[in-house]
Amino acid sequence: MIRPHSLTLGQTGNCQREPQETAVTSPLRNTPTGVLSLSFLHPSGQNLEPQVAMSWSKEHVLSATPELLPFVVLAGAVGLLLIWVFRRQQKVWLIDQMPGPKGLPILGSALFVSVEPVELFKRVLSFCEYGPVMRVWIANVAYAIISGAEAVEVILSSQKHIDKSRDYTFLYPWLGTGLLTSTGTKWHSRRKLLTPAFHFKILEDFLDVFNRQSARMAQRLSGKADGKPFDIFPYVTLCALDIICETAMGNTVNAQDNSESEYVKAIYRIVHIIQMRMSRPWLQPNVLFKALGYAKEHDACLRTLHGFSQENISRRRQALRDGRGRHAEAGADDLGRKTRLAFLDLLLEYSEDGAKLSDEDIREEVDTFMFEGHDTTTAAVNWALYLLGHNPEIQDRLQEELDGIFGDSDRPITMSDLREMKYTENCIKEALRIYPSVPIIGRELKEDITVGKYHIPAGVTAMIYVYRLHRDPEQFPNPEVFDPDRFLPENCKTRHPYAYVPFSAGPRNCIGQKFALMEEKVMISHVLRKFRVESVTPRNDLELVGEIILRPFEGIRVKLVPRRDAETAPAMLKSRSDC
Ligand code: HEM
Repeated sequence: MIRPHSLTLGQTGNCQREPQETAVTSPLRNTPTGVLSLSFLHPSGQNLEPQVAMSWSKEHVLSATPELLPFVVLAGAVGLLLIWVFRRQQKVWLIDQMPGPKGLPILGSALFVSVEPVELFKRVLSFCEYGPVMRVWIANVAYAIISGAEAVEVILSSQKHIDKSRDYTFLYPWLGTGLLTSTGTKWHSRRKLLTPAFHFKILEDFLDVFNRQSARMAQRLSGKADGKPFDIFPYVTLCALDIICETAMGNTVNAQDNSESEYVKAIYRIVHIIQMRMSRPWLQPNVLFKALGYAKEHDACLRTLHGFSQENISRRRQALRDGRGRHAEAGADDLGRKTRLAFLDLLLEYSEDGAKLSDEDIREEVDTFMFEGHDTTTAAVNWALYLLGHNPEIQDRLQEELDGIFGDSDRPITMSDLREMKYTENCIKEALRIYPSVPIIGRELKEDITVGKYHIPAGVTAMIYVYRLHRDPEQFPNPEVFDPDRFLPENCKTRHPYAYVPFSAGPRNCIGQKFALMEEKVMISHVLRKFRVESVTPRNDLELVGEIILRPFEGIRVKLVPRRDAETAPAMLKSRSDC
C-alpha cells in the first residue's frame, strides 16, 4: 500500500510521483529555505526524508499559478466563509444558551420592539422576566439584557468593556467624541484631564449659581402655589438648564426668563430628535432620516448649539489671553456679581498650558456637560419631588430636617448645610433608585465574558437595565415602596455593591455625580423650604418613557401650596398617600 503518494516538486517545477510503501508519522515540517516538505518515518524508525519529501518553491507555485489561481482564490474564499459561518454559529449557539424569546426567523424580536416609546419601555422590561441575564435578537443583532448585580459587576467594573453601545453614535453629530461617547486612549486621557475639574473645591464655587437659579425657580413657582394641579417639569428643566449653562460655559441663557430663546428651543428639539432616532429603527439609516425630514431640523439645531458653544469658547479664550482669565476675573462681572470659573475656563487653561485641546475638543466636552448635566438632574429632581408628593410623612421628615438647618430664614445654602442634609440626601438616592435618570446603560462587548453560567461572546451589545436592577426584591425588599431609610449606613451593609448604580460604576461612572447631588439638594430644598407638594398622577397610572433619560410621558402634575398655608389647611396637602 502506498501512504501517501509522495509528491516532490523539484527546482525546475517538474512533478514526480514516487510511490513509497511505508507508514506515516507526523509528516509536515518547514525547511529553512521556505520550502515545505513532508518527512516520513519508517516503522523501523528510520527517517526516509530524502526519498519521500514533498516540497515546493516559489517558482513552482508561480509557474502553476495561471491555471490554479481561480481554484486557489475560490478555495480560499470558501474556506474563509466556512470559518466565518462556523465562528458565527458558535457565537449564536453561545448566545442562545441564555434564556430569551424565540423571535421570528430573520427578524428575531424586531417587530415586538418596533413600538412607541412608552410601550417599548414596558416590553423591554418584560424581557427581564427571563432572568437577570437574558438575550434578545433584533434581526441579526444580539442584545444581552442584564439586570442582576453580579452580572452588572462583571461589565461595569471592567477596564475592557468601556465601549458605549451603537445607540450613542446618534449623539456624535452634537457631542462629537467627548467624554461620554469616546473610548480607548482618547477617553482615558480626557477622563484624566477632566477629573480635577470636578474637585470638591471647584464645586464649592458653583454653590452660588445653584442657589441663585434655584431661588429664581422657587420664585417662579410661587405663581403656581395655589393648590391647583400643574406640570412642574418645565420649571425644574429650565432651572437645571440655567445652572449647567452658567457652570459649564460661564454664560447664562436665562432660560427661566426666556424659554423661547433659540438655544433653549434647539437643545430641547435636538434631544427629542435624538431620542426618537434611538428608539425608532426606521429613523436610523441616514437616508431615511433625511428623507423623513428630520435631518434638516436636526442640523439647524446643531448650528445653533455649536454656534453658541463656539462663541463662548472664543470669548473666554480671548479673556484668558487678555489676562482676564478666571483667576484674574475673580473680582466682579459687569453687574457687580462675583465671577467664578466655568468648566470651559478650566479646559481653556489646560489647553493654554500645553494640553492639546483644540476649540473643537473643548466644544465636545462643553456640549457633553450641557447634555449630560441638565437632563439627568432635571429628571432626578422631578422624580424626587413626585415621590415626596406621594409620601407626606417622608416629606414631613425632610422638611423637619430643613427647618432644623434653616429655621425661618431664606438664606442661601452653604456647603456645611449640604453636609447636614442627610435625610434629604437619602430621599434623593431613593428617588434615583425607583426612577434612575439613566434607565439603561449600553456597552458593546469587545471581548467574551462569563456571567454566572453564561458565556457572552464579543460583539454582543450588553444593556444594563438599571431600572430593573434597582427593583431586585432580594436587594431592596418591597422595591416599589419609597423608603429613604434604605440608604441608612446600617441598611446598606449587606447590599451587593453593584445593586444600585444610578451613576453607573467602575471606570466609566458619572464624573458629575458630586455636582449632581449638590445641585439636587439645593434645588429640592429651595422648593421644600417654601412649599408643600402633593403629586396628582397616581404611580400606577404613570407612563414612563425610558430612552436616554427616564421621563414621565406627560410631565409631573403636582399641587403646590406655600408651607404656611399648608400648616393652616393641613387637610388639603397632608392627608393622603396613594403609593
Ligand atoms: C442626577 C444626575 C446624573 C445622573 C443620574 C447621571 C448618570 C450618569 C450615568 C449613568 C453615566 C454613565 C452613562 C453610560 O455609561 O452610558 C454618566 C456619565 C457621565 N455623566 Fe452623569 N449623571 C448625572 C449628572 C451629571 C452632571 C451634572 C454632569 C456634568 C456636569 C454629568 C456628566 C457626565 C459625563 C461627562 C459622563 C461620561 C463619563 C465617562 O464616560 O467618563 N453627569 N452619568
